[in-house]
Amino acid sequence: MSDFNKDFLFGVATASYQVEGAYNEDGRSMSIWDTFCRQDGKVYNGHNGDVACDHYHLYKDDVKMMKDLGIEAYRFSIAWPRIFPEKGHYNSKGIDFYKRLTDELLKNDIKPFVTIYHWDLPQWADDLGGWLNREVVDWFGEYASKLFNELGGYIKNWITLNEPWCSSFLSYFIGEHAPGHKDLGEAVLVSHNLLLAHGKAVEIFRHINSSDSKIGITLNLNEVFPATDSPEDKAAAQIADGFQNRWFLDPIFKGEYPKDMLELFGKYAKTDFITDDDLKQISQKLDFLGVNYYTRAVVKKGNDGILNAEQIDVDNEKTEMGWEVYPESLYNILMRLKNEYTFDLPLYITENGAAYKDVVSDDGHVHDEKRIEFLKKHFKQVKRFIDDGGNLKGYFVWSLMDNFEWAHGYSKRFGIVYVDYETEKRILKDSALWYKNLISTRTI
Ligand SMILES: CO[C@H](O)c1c[n+]2c([nH]1)[C@H](O)[C@@H](O)[C@H](O)[C@H]2CO
Repeated sequence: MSDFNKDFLFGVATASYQVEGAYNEDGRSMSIWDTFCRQDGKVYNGHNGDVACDHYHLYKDDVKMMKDLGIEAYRFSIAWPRIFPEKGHYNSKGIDFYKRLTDELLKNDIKPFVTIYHWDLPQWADDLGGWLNREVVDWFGEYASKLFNELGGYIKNWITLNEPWCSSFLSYFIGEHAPGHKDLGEAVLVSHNLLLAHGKAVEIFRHINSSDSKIGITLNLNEVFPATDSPEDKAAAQIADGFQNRWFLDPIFKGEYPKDMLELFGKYAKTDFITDDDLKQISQKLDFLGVNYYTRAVVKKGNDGILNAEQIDVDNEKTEMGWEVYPESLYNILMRLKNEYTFDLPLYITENGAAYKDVVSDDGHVHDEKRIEFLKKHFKQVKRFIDDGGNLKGYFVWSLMDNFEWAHGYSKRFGIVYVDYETEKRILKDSALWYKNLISTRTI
């Protein structure tokens, strides 16, 4: 008796800006990440996605590699600047790449899962205000509509946004990601426009796509623990949970923003742009929820004057990103979703993985035991959730291959496949062979 039934999907995930390269090929225009990478000090060693893993040209080899590993689904994102390189100007050459990629996947019995937006906003949109300009909702609708019409016959699983928390708070408040603003008021407005755009795409999808097609969103969620039982730390954990999780889960699944966060944000940011009609658009029924999980958070009372919740360093095993390895929180998050938000709605782990100091040994292999252990522990938690009645339909390991890790450039390796960026040679890490075995036995 296997642990994962025949319908469970074992997948891998990537994103356009992180793997494609070909940044100015076949009509693609600049994205905010092309711009951000060219600004001094924003990205490690000035790295950028101009070439990346050259997936744009090497996709056939990459699909064959997935096939050989027994991969059943591939989550990738579409680069908006390939499809609409200028406002209102559709570029059919851009779509053609995704038709080629999707055709190759389907020929190899690999299910495509497409993320419509994984952070590479066209620069023309940002020049017009980007996610700060509510018109972006219509631009996103035009983009999504074109994808559904051109690819909807082949692609049956759609994710509107990858991690709106990152596209808003990490990019407009914390400032670590493009476009690198540091304004809470902007971040709150951006988070709302992102969710409106999500709802717009769902609305359009329901009018265009056949019933065998599914649409959802991917959220990065973590479990927040107070550093101590003190009332101050518990209050900090509540705010951190609201900032990271409930600000997105509540409007999407409950049709309202969390009151505590509205009140807190309201002290520093305008929130009067939120209307009841907006919340209706945001909270339309979904076919699934994608969950990206990497680590938990332990917070104490902070003094930043806004959230006053400061993450502490926990003395426990960590990955190369400094993220604590804490698989139990994956189970806890999934159970919370099931009990409070999604109930029987299908869930996917759309990202889980780890960066480690991977090196090619003298034997030509990459012996990434730590990554195998990381994945094993997290798959066990997912199995636990399924055994407890959870409706988990699949798991996408982040990532298929080493790739451009945003502000960390190419300094962090998340792949189960090693990439030699000098030669673009791919080397299966031991974790890829471990995954191949897991897929074939379906037993953790
Ligand atoms: C706290 O981690 C976030 O949930 C997160 C981690 N990750 C992500 N989101 C993004 O979706 C990927 O593009 C990153 O490459 C990947 C690895 O950093």
